Amino acid sequence: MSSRLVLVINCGSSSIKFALRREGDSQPLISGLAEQLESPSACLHWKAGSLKQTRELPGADHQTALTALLPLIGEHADQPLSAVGHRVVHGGEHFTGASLIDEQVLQAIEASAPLAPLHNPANLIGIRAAMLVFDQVPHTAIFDTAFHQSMPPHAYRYALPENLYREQGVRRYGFHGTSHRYVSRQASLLLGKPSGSGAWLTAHLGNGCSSCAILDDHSLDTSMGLTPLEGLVMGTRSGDVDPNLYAHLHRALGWDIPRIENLLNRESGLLGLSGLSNDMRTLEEAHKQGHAGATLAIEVFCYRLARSLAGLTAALPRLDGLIFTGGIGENSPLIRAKTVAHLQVLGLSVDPAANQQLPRGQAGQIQQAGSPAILVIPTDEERQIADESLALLDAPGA
Ligand SMILES: Nc1ncnc2c1ncn2[C@@H]1O[C@H](COP(=O)(O)OP(=O)(O)O)[C@@H](O)[C@H]1O
Ligand SMILES: CC(=O)OP(=O)(O)O
Ligand SMILES: [Mg+2]
Repeated sequence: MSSRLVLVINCGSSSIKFALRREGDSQPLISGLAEQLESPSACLHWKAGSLKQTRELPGADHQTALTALLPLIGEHADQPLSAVGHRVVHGGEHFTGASLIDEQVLQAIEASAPLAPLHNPANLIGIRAAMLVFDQVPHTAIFDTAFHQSMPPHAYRYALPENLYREQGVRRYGFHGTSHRYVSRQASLLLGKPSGSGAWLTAHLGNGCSSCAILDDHSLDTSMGLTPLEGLVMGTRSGDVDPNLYAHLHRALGWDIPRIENLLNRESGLLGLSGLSNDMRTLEEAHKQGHAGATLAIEVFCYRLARSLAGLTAALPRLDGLIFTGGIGENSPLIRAKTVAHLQVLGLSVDPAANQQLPRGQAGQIQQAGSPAILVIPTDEERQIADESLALLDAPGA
């Protein structure tokens, strides 16, 4: 069988990532990012081999950006596509693995949209636009939630009346599953274990952030919940707050639900704490210059992450390694060092030189002798989505 081509589309809340991958290749034929959508500075970047290009798309929304980027795929595909794989953030309890997209699957994704309002509607735009252009190709949905469907009830149930779970699906789902699965598999290979085996804590630290406890390729618990707001401090999301905050802000300030939702999802996290930016690079620079808000945001981010990781050890029989990934986890020695400094009780300790000197974009180990492994592993959600899409096509009955 000749190597197949898969297009992967990851439509986020304000960005679209894409990659055209040939089965078995380590690098995509073309990959890119349309970012800052719906703003005057919206633009499209792409990379094919060593050639990098950018096109400004002022004011472009998801649909306009897709119209601009999909023809690039045709230019770089030297054979027909075998599949188009889509990242879908919320799949509820319907999906425990990859699914071929049909009308029923589209309806199920739509039904989960209220639980991921920043993500699922954008995912649907990407799917519909790509289905129009590539109408003869199977389209697959790879859900962030699917990997976490292995969590036991004591991890996924909230302490709420049963009927809210049975009738409304109120439970913890977890997200970023594609990334948590990918980096834990890579970690087992890096440490010479059979693929997928091992007991891991993973920290996916991008714009959205989540942590996860994984045993032998199964998620046992994770920091995100019903929606991608629960858990860690993120770029603009608060993570955990006292649930009574809603009532308090309503009574004290007269705020309604949309106002409070906006506060917690778009005005909080690193941005809210620092009063400066949601971007960790900006905060690290400001911290070096003595900006008190930036310093506080970094300290809260690392402490809350460490607290979450320590809590997740309750799900594991032992610890084979802690894995950092995502834009912050892969690139920030400061955040890794500050987080691990709170985890001495687990015997974890970072080697300062290894941590500083690890080349950006490379996987490696940064622990001191005697500490459990601490790994930095670049995530590749697009690669995992391409692999899972092809595996689905190869599955009996597909
Ligand atoms: N060199 C760096 N040092 C610190 N943070 C970084 C660095 N490079 C990227 N980041 C941070 O990574 C975050 C974005 O992560 P990324 O994984 O690209 O996001 P997304 O969730 O959109 O995929 C931003 O906060 C950004 O500042
Ligand atoms: C689920 C989630 O938070 O995704 P992202 O990090 O892409 O915002
Ligand atoms: Mg990323």
